[in-house]
Amino acid sequence: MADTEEPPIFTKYPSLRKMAGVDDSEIVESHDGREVTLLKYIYAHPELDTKLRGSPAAILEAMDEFAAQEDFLINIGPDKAGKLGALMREHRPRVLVELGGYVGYSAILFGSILKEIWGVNPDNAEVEDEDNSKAKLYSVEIDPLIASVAMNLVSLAGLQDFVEVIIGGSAHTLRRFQEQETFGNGGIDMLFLDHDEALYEADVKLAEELGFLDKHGALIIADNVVRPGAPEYRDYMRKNRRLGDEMEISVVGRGV
Ligand SMILES: C[S@@+](CC[C@H](N)C(=O)[O-])C[C@H]1O[C@@H](n2cnc3c(N)ncnc32)[C@H](O)[C@@H]1O
Repeated sequence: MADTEEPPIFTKYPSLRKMAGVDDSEIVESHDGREVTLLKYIYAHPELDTKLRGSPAAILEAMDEFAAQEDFLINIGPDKAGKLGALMREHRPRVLVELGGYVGYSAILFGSILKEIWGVNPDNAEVEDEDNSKAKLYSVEIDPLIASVAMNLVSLAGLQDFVEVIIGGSAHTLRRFQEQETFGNGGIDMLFLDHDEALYEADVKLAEELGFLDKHGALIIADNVVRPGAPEYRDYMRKNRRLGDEMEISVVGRGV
């Protein structure tokens, strides 16, 4: 291999270039057409009809397969999915908001666990509690094309009653939730921050100001707080309980 050629592993896993000292701005890991390629990959899957349709687990598996064999995807991936799934089963949130939905991997995970926890009555899939809050994930994604891939895969997984993909910027959408009284008298049980680390602190403060994080034991989970890092957010949240290294989990809300 000539000195100027880079190792093939870098093409497959661009983030490894960071370890070799390549400038972050030169690394493209998403939003370059691979998301549409993923959609085509899923619909060309030999087990589309026999396994994938209506199966969140099989779709997540196919997405992992694509990420391992075809092109890297910037989603949480199977390890963090396992941790987040366990956390949801323990805390049993009903109303979830994720900022940064990408192609719907975490949305399909969260939606499938909502369905598992709260069950589904075919005549009334929108289970409600005393706050009139439906068991639902609102997945916010700023890029309309990427969000369209997510909408498609959520629907393929059969989770449209439990997941709403919303196209919009995080702060703008949080304000729209308030205008539209999306959460009724209640708030958010679990907020997942996975969009832009530079916005984590401002968006959490906004969600607090809007009164969305007052529920007892509400969870705020932030990904990528160590790499690439969100130091201001971590400082701000330090007063809250912290668990884990890669993902920062804070329990907030009145009386906690
Ligand atoms: C790391 S990905 C999310 C991965 C996803 N949570 C998963 O694990 O499947 C980050 C996403 O946030 C989106 N994004 C960036 N800034 C945003 C903003 N201000 N509001 C909403 N989405 C944003 C990007 O377009 C990108 O798709």
